[in-house]
Order: sequence, then C-alpha cells, then structure tokens
Amino acid sequence: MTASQSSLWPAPSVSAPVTAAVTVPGSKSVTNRALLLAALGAGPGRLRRPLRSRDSALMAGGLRALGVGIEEAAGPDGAEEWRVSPGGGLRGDASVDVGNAGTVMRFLPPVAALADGPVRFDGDPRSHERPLHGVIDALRALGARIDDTARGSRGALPLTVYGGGGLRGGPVEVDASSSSQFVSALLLSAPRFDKGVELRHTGDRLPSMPHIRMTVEMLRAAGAEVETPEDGGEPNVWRVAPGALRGRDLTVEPDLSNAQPFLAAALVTGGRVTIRDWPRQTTQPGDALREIFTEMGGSCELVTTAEGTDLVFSGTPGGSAGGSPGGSAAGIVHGIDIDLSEVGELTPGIAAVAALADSPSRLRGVGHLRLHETDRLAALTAEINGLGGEVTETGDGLAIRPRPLHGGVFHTYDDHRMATAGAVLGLAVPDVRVENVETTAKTLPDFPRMWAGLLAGDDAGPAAGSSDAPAAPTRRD
Ligand SMILES: O=C(O)C1=C[C@@H](OP(=O)(O)O)[C@@H](O)[C@H](O)C1
Ligand SMILES: C=C(OP(=O)(O)O)C(=O)O
Repeated sequence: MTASQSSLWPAPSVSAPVTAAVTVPGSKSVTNRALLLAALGAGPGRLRRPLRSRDSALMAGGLRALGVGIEEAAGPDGAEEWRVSPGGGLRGDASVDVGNAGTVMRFLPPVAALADGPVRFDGDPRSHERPLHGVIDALRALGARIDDTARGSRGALPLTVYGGGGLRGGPVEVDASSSSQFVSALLLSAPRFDKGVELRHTGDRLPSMPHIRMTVEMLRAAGAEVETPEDGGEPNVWRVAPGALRGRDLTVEPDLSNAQPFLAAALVTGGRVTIRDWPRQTTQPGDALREIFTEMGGSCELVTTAEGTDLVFSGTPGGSAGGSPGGSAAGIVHGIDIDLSEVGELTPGIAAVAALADSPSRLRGVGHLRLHETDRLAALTAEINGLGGEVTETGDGLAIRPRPLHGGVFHTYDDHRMATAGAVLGLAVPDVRVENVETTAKTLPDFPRMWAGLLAGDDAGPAAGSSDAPAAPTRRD
C-alpha cells in the first residue's frame, strides 16, 4: 500500500518538555507465554492484566481453535482477567491464523504436534518470509509429521502439523541464530513431550537471551524442571524434563519495550516521564532502557509508592531538537555505540533517538532484524534518511550520523515499532506524518490516544474497553 492510500497520522511536535505519568499495558511476551503454559496446564490458570492486542488475540484465537477455553472476566479489583481452562486434550482439524506474530508462528506448532489431528497454520504475507525452519526441522526430529510444501518453498508458512496426540521428544539440535523464539518454542511445550527435550543450539550466536530467560523462568514457575547453560548446565544446551504443568494465577508485568517511546519522549524533549508499576526484577529486555537512555543523556530512579514501584525518567534540557527549525523543545541526547543483540526489539526506538543526538551512533549485533516484522534495518535507513538523516546499514546494524531533520511521510511497513519510532522523531521535528499508525495494534492498540495523553501531561494509561482495541477472547461457543 502506498502512503497516499493509507492513513497518515500527523505526529505531534512539542514546544515544551514532556511531563507525564504513563500506565503501559501488559507485556506481549509474558502474556503469550502465560496463555500457552496455562493451555498446557493440568488445571485452570488465570492471567491478570493481560495485554489486549492483535498478537495476544491471535495467540488466544489459536489456542481456542485447539479446544482451549479462554474467558474474559473482571478480577476482584476490577482489573481485566483471562481465565484459561485447558479442556480435555488438544483438538486437531483446526486452523490457526498467526498474523505476523513471531510468538504465535513459532510457539504454537509444537503445541499442535500434541493435538489429535491436523492443524493448519497461515498468516500475513510477511509471515511467509519470517524464519521458521528451526522449529519445523526440530519438531520433525522429535517425531512430528509436518507438511510445509504448500507454497513450494520449505521451512516456512503456510504449513500443516499432523498432530499425533503426543510427541516423542528427546535430544535435538537447532541453529537459533535467526531467532531466539526457536528455542523458546521448543522449551515451552517440552514438559508435555514423552521424553521432554534436550535442545542444543548449534549456531554461532543467539539473539534475545532475556527472552529465553523469560521462557525458562515462566516454565519453572509453572512447575517444570529446566536445566540451562547459565546455571551450571552444558554450554548451549537446555534440558526440560517431562512432567505436569500447574495452572497459575499470574499478574502480567507492563510491557517495558512499549514503555520505550514514552521514555524517549522525556529524553528528546528534556522532560520527565513516570512509568507506573516498573518491575524491580524482570527478564524483559526493556529493562535495559534504564541504562541505555541514561548513557544517551537522561537519568532515572525507581521510586516506591503505595501501589508499587514507578520508574521516573528525566531528560536533560538544552539540546538542539535534531537541528529542526521549528523551535521544538529539546533535550540533550548523546550518540551511543552499543551491541543490541540481547535487546533487538529496542532497536527502532533507539535509532530514532540516535538520529536526534549530538554525536554519531553505532547499533551493532542486530542483523537478524532484517527478518522481523519488516526488514527493520532497511526500513529505519530509508525512513530516517527520508527526513534528511544520514543512516547507513552495516553488516549487523546501523551507523547513524545526526543531521538537521525536516518533516515528511514516515512509512511503517506494517511494523508497530516503526510507527512508535516515527512518533518519537515527530516530537522534535515538525510535520512528520506517520503512515498507518494503526499498525501499533500489534502490541499497543491504544497508542495514538496514549500519546495524546502523554503530551497533555495526563496519567496516560490504556482506556478501559477502548474501542479500537481488538476484541479480547470470549467464551468458546
Ligand atoms: O520470545 C519473545 O517473546 C520475543 C523474542 C525476540 O525475538 P527474536 O529473537 O526473533 O528477535 C523479540 O525480538 C520478540 O519481539 C519477542
Ligand atoms: C520482533 C517483534 O515481534 P515478534 O514477536 O513478531 O517477533 C517485536 O515485537 O519487536
């Protein structure tokens, strides 16, 4: 779709430092793991404050297609709650829409191998291009039957998993250098494999380690026995023992990667933004923003309140707003040279801030982003340069030389994090129009309203029952 056919959202620029408090909705990665683990549990499970977004609706929809009951309810304190009833065995003869959700396209095929019949998987056109071979090949080696020949090219969607009511499991080798989600996918379902799994990563690098730690931590909390290279196990080997998973009551943490644009707003305008309910201990990669944005010119502290812990992040007033002529409010922002391989999903937001800095940046270790929602390295290069920037793709990342920026259309390529990166640039550069801002619905459906609330100085949380959010899962008919 061209920009003229698609919506253009005028990204607001600001003339004063941004000061606000923000309640960020639940983590995508935690919500989708929690749904899956609850679906594989021996008894009912409950998710409090789940993320309601396209990716979590797709995960819930996929599990419901396999016969899992997921109902929406209000918890005792009025907060949203999803109740998951595993039901009596996973049903086959089902179809699963994965959209463009990496967590759904990677995490559900192992679950489908446990169903009692064929499960067909398909999704957005981009899902056909995203790597899936690690999951397909491993499942075959563990005893599953999979047909991935529908489009003539193998190792990708669309595909059918012929569920056999169970899976042998055992030792398997996987090269997960293109996505950590290959590892997480196989570990999450492994307690239900007859022999569990002994997964050996054979690639020369492994991105997004915090997300693998999240998988391990959530498996253990559900009662699984897991051995990892990080706690005395063999290097590159994860072992999960077969065994029952228990249903849990779990409160989903706010999505710290989705806190990024709000923190960036404080940094680039020299303002102050409070993020409510920041976890003191977490496996989320977004926690690294405290350090990264501090190195780029801000400062932050965790503050204990009656309700929990807030992160208060302050920018430093006095910068040049990307050289923009519009007199926008500006914070002092420094460039950064950093390996982002552990926290790749933060790259678009960091690139946007780096384009407004007072010195060049090098973002390294993120070659695998070429196979994310879009080719993020190409997209960031094209769009920041389209506003007058000087970004160059390197073999494994980006080199960013700040230049005076001007307005223009910022294309988003159906990528939620491109849209939020465009919004951050728009704060400092007048007349940036973000194409298809609605693509933020993948993980943050209420973004435009939250952004308006941020700039109005509100406590900008998600609207209860907000009308543009995808429907939450409801009782299965
Ligand atoms: O497991 C997860 O929840 C995720 C893992 C990462 O994937 P990659 O390792 O493919 O980058 C991350 O980028 C993605 O947003 C979420
Ligand atoms: C890479 C991302 O998502 P996915 O789960 O689709 O891989 C992301 O959210 O930045």
